[in-house]
Amino acid sequence: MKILFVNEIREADAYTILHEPIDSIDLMERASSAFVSWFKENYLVGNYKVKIFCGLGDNGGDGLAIARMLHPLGYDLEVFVVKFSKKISENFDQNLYRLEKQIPVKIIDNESFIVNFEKKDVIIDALLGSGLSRSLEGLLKSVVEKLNESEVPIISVDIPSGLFANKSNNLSDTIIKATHTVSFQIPKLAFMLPQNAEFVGDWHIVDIGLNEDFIEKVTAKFFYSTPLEVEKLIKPRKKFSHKGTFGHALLVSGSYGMMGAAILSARACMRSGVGKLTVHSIPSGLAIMQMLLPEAMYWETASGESDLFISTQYNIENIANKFQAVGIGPGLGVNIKIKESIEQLCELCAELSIPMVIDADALNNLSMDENRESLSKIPKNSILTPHPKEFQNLLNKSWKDDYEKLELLTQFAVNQGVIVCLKGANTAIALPDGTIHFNSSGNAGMAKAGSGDVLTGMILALLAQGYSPKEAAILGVYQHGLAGDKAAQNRGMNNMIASDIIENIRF
Ligand SMILES: NC(=O)C1=CN([C@@H]2O[C@H](COP(=O)(O)OP(=O)(O)OC[C@H]3O[C@@H](n4cnc5c(N)ncnc54)[C@H](O)[C@@H]3O)[C@@H](O)[C@H]2O)[C@H](O)CC1
Ligand SMILES: [K+]
Repeated sequence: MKILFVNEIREADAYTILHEPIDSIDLMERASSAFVSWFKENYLVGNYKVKIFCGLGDNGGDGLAIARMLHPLGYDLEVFVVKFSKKISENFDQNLYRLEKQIPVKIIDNESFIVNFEKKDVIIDALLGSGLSRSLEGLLKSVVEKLNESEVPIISVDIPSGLFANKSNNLSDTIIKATHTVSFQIPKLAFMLPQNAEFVGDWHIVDIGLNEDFIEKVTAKFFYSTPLEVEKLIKPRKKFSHKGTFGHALLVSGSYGMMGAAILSARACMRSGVGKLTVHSIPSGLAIMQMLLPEAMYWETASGESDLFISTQYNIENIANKFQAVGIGPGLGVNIKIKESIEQLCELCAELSIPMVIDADALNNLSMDENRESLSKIPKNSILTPHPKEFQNLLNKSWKDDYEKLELLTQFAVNQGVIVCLKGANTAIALPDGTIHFNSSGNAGMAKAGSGDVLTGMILALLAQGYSPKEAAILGVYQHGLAGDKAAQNRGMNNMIASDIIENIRF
């Protein structure tokens, strides 16, 4: 699903009005009715007193139309119009006329207004939508502050009032803190970013029938991967297949005291459809792996180098025609000799065109040099799975806000010619073509040690089965999140551990 910028949404709006054709006021009617469908399912009539706060533009117009539609359903309603300017939109004007035939509207035109909130209240925020042009001040700011202090649920229409849809707010800005945001057809970039979580709340998309041909033609930079889109990527297992059909994966992982990372990664790999898996790790890890995961084969590093992961055993003979994909990183440790092993494997994979997924300590090792020259060893189209700290390490710099983070992410993926899955809520998957795909699954219960190791194993399995790196990244991240969601359902977010994610992998 495409994430469009405000000007593109406006164009989609205008195109729909012209080509469907439909009057602008009727498109607003459709949008408001879509909001009402969501609202009446989630805030049952009789249980709530609804207070609707409307601005003077089309977002305010939506609020008035919503009030008119909720009234005959039996909702206890109070409608407030905040007169923050002299300018009103035509659709607002018309909807005010329509509503006032049914119920009276209260005007808020100065900062000394008082609204008393009760426990049963729910607020609908229709002050400002995508038309926001500057930070809130004066009357609007004071209304939003009072709504935020009310301690009752706030449902924002299209976007929380005061939040920019596709650029950063100032830290000091006053913005509605919504419980839910019900947005029209197209998700906004702001919803994807951690810095906006406290304003957006849970967000939902409702369809308002904007012209699909128009949306199809827009070249988007940002995408939101919906479950339906991602599930289409899954390749069915053919009847006449054998383990060779599904590839042989090589996982380079683990060190003394960190064999758990290798086991989690390896088990997740075997649970994600791969034909065969070989784990390459330290001699003292052999018994652990063979006992805990008898399905995997073990290739031990040469002994004698204490228990550090050091391998100088990579050559064409033992890699070419043997492995269809290589995963490297979880639990390796950081050390100059480990770095050399990683570089050697990267160079070999580049030469043999074996797809790679590179994670955790492999990334930390490759970030070791002051000038980051090791990064040039990473084969093109590799999948990198850093968490934010590891990504800062790769860049050797930080970012001032989430928008700058996305810019740096795009630049890195394009310049290095790699796929970067920047992990977090709505993991951002940056492709070498300059696009970013946000993931739609997962939960905060996954923010625990071992979750990342599981993801590496899953992506490795998909690469070995012949999924393209783009497919493996998008599908792997999604299925990882989905398994995490099922684990949270079964065990609870606080209580689930990375092994529970593995137990819930199913696709
Ligand atoms: N295609 C769609 O998705 C549809 C969207 N609808 C709704 O329309 C709004 C956008 O409406 P618009 O009139 O363009 O803007 P706003 O209502 O957000 O703002 C009105 C007006 O206010 C002024 N303004 C902006 N920022 C400030 C500020 N900080 N202080 C004071 N005044 C400000 C500015 O002049 C704005 O133009 C969209 O979100 C949807 O809710 C349609 O209903 C259906 C189609
Ligand atoms: K709003």
